[in-house]
Amino acid sequence: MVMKQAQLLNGKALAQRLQSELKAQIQKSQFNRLPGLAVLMVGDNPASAAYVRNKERACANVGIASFGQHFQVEVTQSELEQTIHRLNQDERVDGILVQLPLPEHLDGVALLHQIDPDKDADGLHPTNLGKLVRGEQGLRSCTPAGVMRLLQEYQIPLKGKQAVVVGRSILVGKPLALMLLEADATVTIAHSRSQDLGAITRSADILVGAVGRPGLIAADMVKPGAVVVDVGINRVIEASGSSRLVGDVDFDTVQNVAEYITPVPGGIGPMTVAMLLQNTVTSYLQRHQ
Ligand SMILES: Nc1nc(=O)c2c([nH]1)NC[C@@H]1CN(c3ccc(C(=O)N[C@@H](CCC(=O)O)C(=O)O)cc3)C=[N+]21
Repeated sequence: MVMKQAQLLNGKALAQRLQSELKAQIQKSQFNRLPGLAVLMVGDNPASAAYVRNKERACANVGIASFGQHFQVEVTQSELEQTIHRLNQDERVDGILVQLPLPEHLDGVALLHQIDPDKDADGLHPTNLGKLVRGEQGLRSCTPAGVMRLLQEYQIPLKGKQAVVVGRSILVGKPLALMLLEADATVTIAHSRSQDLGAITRSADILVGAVGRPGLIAADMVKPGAVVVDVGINRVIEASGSSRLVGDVDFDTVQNVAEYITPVPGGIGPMTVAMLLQNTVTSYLQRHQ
């Protein structure tokens, strides 16, 4: 039997286009300064360092100034809070992001509370999450916003459809479920404790894997014709010793069942970065109104 392969939802291509649009938008804005983004990173987690480099490179490409700071792992909570307060006041800074995860001794939630909600490029401040719950305008979390933007680009119908989000994190699962609900999908949030996960995921017209476990979503958990979005970013070590990036979806088998599928890499990762830049530019434009 010849199986039809799913069509790729190409996040990398869309992210590149969005970045050129942002670049053009910044060039024609003609304010007396560029937009500015401050990424705060603590310690030397190699994955985080790579993400931060990606973000700063993307900023440079579109014309956003970087005010990032890299702290030693020994930095104190109060040093970080002071830095955030200073960036809140800094007229050149439109967006502030604290790269997660943080070392054990730091309280990330307390730090998020200190960020000016109008500069919350990550959309993780309680004010912005609260606005999302209420359906009010506000800065939206980057990864879930990237998922929604990619689905929109491929004109995936959401209204009245069954959407299942596997994962309930504050970074992805919860806000994404709210955004899908806002788009009139019928939303189920499943997670690591859900009983008979396969029965739940097989009901999904739109299935999102956002747990961070390689291969969690296997082909027998997917309804034929479903749209499968893979938010997982897992680095796995091959038998050869080299490392490879994989998502939560068993891509090779699921692509024979799904109608659409996002690849890893090249799917939601680049969309996350594009939404971060977009939030920064939105905040920049609002600051000049
Ligand atoms: N406050 C905060 N905000 C975040 O948005 C945030 C965070 N902390 N901590 C870590 C996660 C992870 N994350 C990614 C962003 C881009 C790629 C990305 O660009 N990935 C590329 C390639 C990456 C590679 O090859 O290493 C891709 O999937 O094609 C991946 C992961 C943002 N995160």
